[in-house]
Amino acid sequence: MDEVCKVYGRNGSAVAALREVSVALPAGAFTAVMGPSGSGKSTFLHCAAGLDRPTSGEVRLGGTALSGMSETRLTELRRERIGFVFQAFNLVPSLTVEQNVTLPLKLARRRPDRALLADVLERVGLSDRATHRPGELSGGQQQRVALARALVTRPEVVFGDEPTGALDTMTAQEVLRLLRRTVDELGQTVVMVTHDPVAASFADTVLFLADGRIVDALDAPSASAVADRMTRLGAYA
Ligand SMILES: Nc1ncnc2c1ncn2[C@@H]1O[C@H](COP(=O)(O)OP(=O)(O)OP(=O)(O)O)[C@@H](O)[C@H]1O
Repeated sequence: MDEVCKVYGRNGSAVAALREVSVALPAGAFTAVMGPSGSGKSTFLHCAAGLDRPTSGEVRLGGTALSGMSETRLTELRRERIGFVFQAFNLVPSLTVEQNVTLPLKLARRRPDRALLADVLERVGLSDRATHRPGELSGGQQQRVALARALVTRPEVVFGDEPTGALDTMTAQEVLRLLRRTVDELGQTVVMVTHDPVAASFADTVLFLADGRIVDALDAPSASAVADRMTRLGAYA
């Protein structure tokens, strides 16, 4: 991201949600984004992932500049090169686990590679649940289906928006360990917005946003170091 600004609204009601954010999110690394409520985390994620357009500045995925792309090309880019995991698992209730996971391939008119599908289901520990429907699964299992769906296109980057926000502590840790393993074993690039210092501690680097700016970064973060920085940013005041 190069000098990315995002302003919502106009004139008197304008809100600067991102202010000249320049940052490289390294390939093959796990980056967490934290910050107090309203600091711009969701806006950051939406701009980085091509879900929303910056007011100014440039976002590049690999060598591809996102500005100036038509909506259709942006949609294709998201579908083919980016995976998403949201807080609400966003699975299709009427489809089986396997059908949910292969949906992005179907939308892209790509034929599912059986070996890759088997590998992805195995990776998230759901090989024996392929024919079940989301309603028959626990929250953690549903989020693992969503993770499999995000991985099945072999995306250049997986973006997580509070992916463990709806899960209890133990289940959240399972999902975070899986995310960590995709980075360590597949070289997957992961960028995750979270409120939770424990979740952030699974990342290689934590970026801290405050008032639309990156104000700090922490490598090899411990949960307590992350919580300490958040306290200093006034997050828990
Ligand atoms: N659609 C919008 N229209 C106007 N202002 C907006 C809009 N979306 C976000 N904002 C404002 O932009 C700023 C950043 O919002 P954003 O949702 O990115 O923060 P956040 O860090 O993700 O917050 P939270 O942790 O509470 O989800 C806030 O001041 C917010 O009120």
